[in-house]
Amino acid sequence: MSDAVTATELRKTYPGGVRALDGLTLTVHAGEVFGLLGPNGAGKSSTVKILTTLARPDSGTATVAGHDVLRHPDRVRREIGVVPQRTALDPMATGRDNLTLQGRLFGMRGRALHRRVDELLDRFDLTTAAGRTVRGWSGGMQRRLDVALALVHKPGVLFLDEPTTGLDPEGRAEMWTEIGRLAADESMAILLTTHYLDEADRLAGRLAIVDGGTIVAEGTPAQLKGELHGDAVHLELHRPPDEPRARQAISRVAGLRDVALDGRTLSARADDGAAAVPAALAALESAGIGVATVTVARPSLDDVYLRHAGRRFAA
Ligand SMILES: Nc1ncnc2c1ncn2[C@@H]1O[C@H](COP(=O)(O)OP(=O)(O)OP(=O)(O)O)[C@@H](O)[C@H]1O
Repeated sequence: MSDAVTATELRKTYPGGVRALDGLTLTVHAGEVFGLLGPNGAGKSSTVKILTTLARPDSGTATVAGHDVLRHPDRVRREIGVVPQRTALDPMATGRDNLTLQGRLFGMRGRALHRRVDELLDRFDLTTAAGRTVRGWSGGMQRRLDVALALVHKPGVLFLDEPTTGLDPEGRAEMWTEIGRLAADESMAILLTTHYLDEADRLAGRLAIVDGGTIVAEGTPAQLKGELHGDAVHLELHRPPDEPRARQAISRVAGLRDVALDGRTLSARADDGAAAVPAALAALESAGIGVATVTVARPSLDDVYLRHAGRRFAA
């Protein structure tokens, strides 16, 4: 498989000393959806800005579609489609005009452009709304048009920066279907950033968890979850406990490991979660720590994040 995107040791510190990227390295292969998952401020957008030639790293290198982003930004721009975090549509123009203008920016003209615009309107189920100004469209329709715009010139690499943020559940579901279809139908490389665990789990063939400007874990969702053996046990306490006291109590319970405390939530792993719960409840109760709810579940990406970042995923 050829590499559609490579980033090597990217570092970037913004004025004021905020270190957004701290040696981030990743590779996206042609034909795959690669998810960059992390909470707000992790460095996802900074990565996308560098890869799409909108920002320069302080150090490190990156290539997109075989072109160096620093040396040949113009070549990179011709090969990529970008769906930015905030919509780039002209709200006063119709859907069709937005698409046509975008095509012209890429040098497309005449019947070929017309055909491509019709094809995209049809594909994203926007044909009936195409003649109306975008201002009156639903959030989900506008987001679909954002994706259509990014595809007008048939790019080989697509960047989707938090494509479903702000959408209602129905809009998210539609967008997920579209992204899944894009990846399956076209042999396009898609780099998707998201702070939704379920979105990364559902869409990404491979994903990387970003924390503090670097990648802390990488693999397929199944691989990452599979590394965590046994069950995830989550105990929601009545109030944030005295940490040493809670840890001491729980350390007496056989079969619990990887104990993490985050606010009122005490999480641990167990080969047999259901068997460990009664002893955990008894141990906490005898230490005067009240438990409100208990869940035992197969490992989720949230558990993967907790394992690698040391805290729960708070998006
Ligand atoms: N132009 C800027 N000037 C100063 N600091 C910035 C700038 N852009 C981003 N940052 C900071 O750099 C860090 C990484 O931001 P970035 O936008 O890359 O993260 P993110 O993972 O995309 O988060 P979000 O989901 O909020 O976009 C954050 O602490 C952010 O506040």
